Amino acid sequence: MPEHQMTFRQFLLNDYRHKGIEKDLVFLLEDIATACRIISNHVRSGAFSNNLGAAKSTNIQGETQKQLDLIANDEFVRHCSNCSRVAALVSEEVDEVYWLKDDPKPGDYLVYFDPLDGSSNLDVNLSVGSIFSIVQIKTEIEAGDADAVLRRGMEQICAGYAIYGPSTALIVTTGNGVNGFTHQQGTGEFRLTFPDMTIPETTSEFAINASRYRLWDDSMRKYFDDCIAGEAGPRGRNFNMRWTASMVADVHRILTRGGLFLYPADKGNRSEGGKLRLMYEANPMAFIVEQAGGAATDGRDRIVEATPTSHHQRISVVLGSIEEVKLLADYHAKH
Ligand SMILES: O=P(O)(O)OC[C@H]1O[C@](O)(COP(=O)(O)O)[C@@H](O)[C@@H]1O
Ligand SMILES: [Mg+2]
Ligand SMILES: [Mg+2]
Repeated sequence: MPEHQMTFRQFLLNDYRHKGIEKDLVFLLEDIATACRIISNHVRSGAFSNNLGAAKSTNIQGETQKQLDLIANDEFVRHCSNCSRVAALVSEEVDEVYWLKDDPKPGDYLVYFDPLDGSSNLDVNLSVGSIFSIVQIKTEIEAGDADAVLRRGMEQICAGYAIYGPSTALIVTTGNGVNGFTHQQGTGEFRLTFPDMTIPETTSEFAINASRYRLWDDSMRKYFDDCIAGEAGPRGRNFNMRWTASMVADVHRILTRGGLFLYPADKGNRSEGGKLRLMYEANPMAFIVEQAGGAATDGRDRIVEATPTSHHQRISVVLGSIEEVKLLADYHAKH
């Protein structure tokens, strides 16, 4: 990897000088990068360090937690706590909001994160990731007031994910487009390898857990049927399907070559609002996808416009190449 490829720190300092991001955000993002580097090592040495397998606890979602879910959660808490302007943390793996400051101030940060995404892939050595989102407090809030962290996605000032796949990469937006950095073995640096990532407007590839077909709405089934009908069907072209069971891995593929990712609310999960969580999965991915020229909706409306009612709430997710997201909304409207 050419040494001239900018490091994450150099890139952020450039954003600080020329795009007005705050110096404390630069430091916080560096701390998050450190947490992801450490989590990457834990994931890669899973089998040797006995980190694989389930922990003896469940989270508020009722999911049995993996040991690495907890280890990753602790790394995020430890590194985000370094920043004196982080007022509170919201984690998939912890029921309550973590208040780090007794007197949060306007200008302080709220950090939302899914410490380990795609946990079901851990024991089978497939790609997993971490997702994070940062919001800046604008008004006076009370420490301990859980409603104070219920911010809409459009208030995010930064979002990103790390993917722990064949290589480890960190993809970030601070509202100035999307850039990707690959972890360089040896130096431990994240170096700019995917500048200005952009999602193609059209695609012939989608990702959905098709085993839930029987549970989908008619419009969702119609969309799926028309795609897999291929050239002879109403879409007039063949479609390819992928499903990695890790939102991070599916979204990273879409940022790299286009596509559509879907996890619709269905008869099996509608009572909970869907499968994926708004604050630390859907919102950060929606911000990243929109910044890369794609679209992200709940099937109809922009995810970042959703008004949250709880910090672990779930939402229907449709994101990726803009033409396909629009078309799916038409299917919903028509069928
Ligand atoms: O098990 P399914 O239905 O394929 O769902 C997979 C989806 O669930 C998730 O694993 C949920 O995330 P967590 O692993 O963080 O709980 C997503 O990453 C993925 O898109
Ligand atoms: Mg997740
Ligand atoms: Mg998770």
